[in-house]
Amino acid sequence: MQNQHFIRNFIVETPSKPGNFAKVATAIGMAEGDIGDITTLKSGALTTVRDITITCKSEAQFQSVIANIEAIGNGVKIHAVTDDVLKAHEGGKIAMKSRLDVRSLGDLQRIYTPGVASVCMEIVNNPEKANYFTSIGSSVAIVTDGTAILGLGNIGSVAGMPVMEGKAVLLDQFVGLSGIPILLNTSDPDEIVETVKHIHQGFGAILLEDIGSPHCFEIEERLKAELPIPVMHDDQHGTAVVALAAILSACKSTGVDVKDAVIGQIGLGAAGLAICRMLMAYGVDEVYGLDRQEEAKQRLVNYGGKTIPTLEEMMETCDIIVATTGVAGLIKPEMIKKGQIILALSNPNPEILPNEAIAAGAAFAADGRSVNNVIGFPGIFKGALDAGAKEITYSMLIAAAQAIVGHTKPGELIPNPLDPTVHHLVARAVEEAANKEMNL
Ligand SMILES: NC(=O)C1=CN([C@@H]2O[C@H](COP(=O)(O)OP(=O)(O)OC[C@H]3O[C@@H](n4cnc5c(N)ncnc54)[C@H](O)[C@@H]3O)[C@@H](O)[C@H]2O)C=CC1
Ligand SMILES: CC(=O)C(=O)O
Ligand SMILES: [Mg+2]
Repeated sequence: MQNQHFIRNFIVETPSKPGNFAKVATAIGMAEGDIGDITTLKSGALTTVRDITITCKSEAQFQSVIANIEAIGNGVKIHAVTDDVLKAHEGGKIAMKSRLDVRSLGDLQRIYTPGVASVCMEIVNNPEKANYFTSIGSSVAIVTDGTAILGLGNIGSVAGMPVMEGKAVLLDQFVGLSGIPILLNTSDPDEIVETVKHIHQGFGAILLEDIGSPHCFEIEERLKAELPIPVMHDDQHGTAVVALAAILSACKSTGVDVKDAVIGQIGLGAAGLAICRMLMAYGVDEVYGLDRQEEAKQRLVNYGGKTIPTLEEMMETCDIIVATTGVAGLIKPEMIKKGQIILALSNPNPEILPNEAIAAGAAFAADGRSVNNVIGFPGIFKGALDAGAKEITYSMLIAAAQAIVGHTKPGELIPNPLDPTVHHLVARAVEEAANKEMNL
């Protein structure tokens, strides 16, 4: 796999004299290591110890980084090299926690038996009170069958659990919802639909994640039709919202009306088909799709979209390129046209690195780390649940995209996902759009 990323943390001691850290940074750069976060662990009179996050393309490259740093000498030392990504996952990233303390027998009787029985009966007599007296209304099932985990392919739902836990962390931290991973050991649409139907009543909404195409389309459509709560396949619509937002921001910066732009989508799987559908729903006439599978292209045509036969032709024809193939390095620098906008959204590694695309002449370029559905799905689910919506509609999704654009700084494609305001704004926009629809 090209462009793979390995992340390690280097604990490095340097003499406390100006210029020493610059030597370390140069040594890392000479081995083509990419420096991320730097934390100063100790700043003494004689020496300084820093924790430096370094990304490399291979394990062998880390060995070159180590050799380069060690070659500096003169008191520069590596104390440890740690894998903080693995460390962060030890024991898992989430836990079901109680919101109440049990300190007395009175607490026990209120929280559990016998007190709880009266709450059960409240719900028996008024089923809608379940939303008030339980956590159901703020719980989202994160359902996967493990068939399209990021761009890693069909690695199974247990291997995909770190991704599902990650989504749960984001729901909790950005909008205060509880995400509960549900790992399916079937990818049969009938079985998935039946299973989700049987468990849905414990949740306020269903987030389908990393379910591969084409079965993801049927599963989502059937669940949307058959369940009374919001269902959204995030790889389809969360990604489409964020891609639309990034495209609108890029057009704003370049003074182009998106409806006049020629947009090419490479990869017409879950993410790609939904991006095309979203752009067409937004009113863009010239949306072209490309996929290595005929059936995937046919699906786009069935929705009224157009196709382009080759990658070369697409790169030649389109002003804006979006890629969601899962194939790292698919777009070569020589294919980029001057002034093009390139969104190479595959994770964990993009079709072309943004700096390569910019060096080749692109006006804007981004990868799947920045243009990521994390900007969309927390607020979309929060807004839908706050509105009591039964489904997530196109007008709610477009409202989410517009809220993202409204909060994007001039010259940027997407806001910082760590800015809590963006999730709040998306939630409010989605809630308002839902309310408007429900009151029609
Ligand atoms: N940045 C983001 O927020 C998101 C990124 N993604 C990324 O997008 C990628 C695809 O995800 P999904 O759509 O869920 O997978 P998918 O498996 O449903 O779709 C991939 C599509 O790409 C096509 N494809 C593969 N190689 C190709 C090639 N060389 N030329 C043309 N078409 C090709 C396949 O035939 C398939 O239709 C993954 O890497 C995933 O991480 C997905 C969702 C969100
Ligand atoms: C971000 C995401 O959902 C994916 O890469 O599959
Ligand atoms: Mg995904």
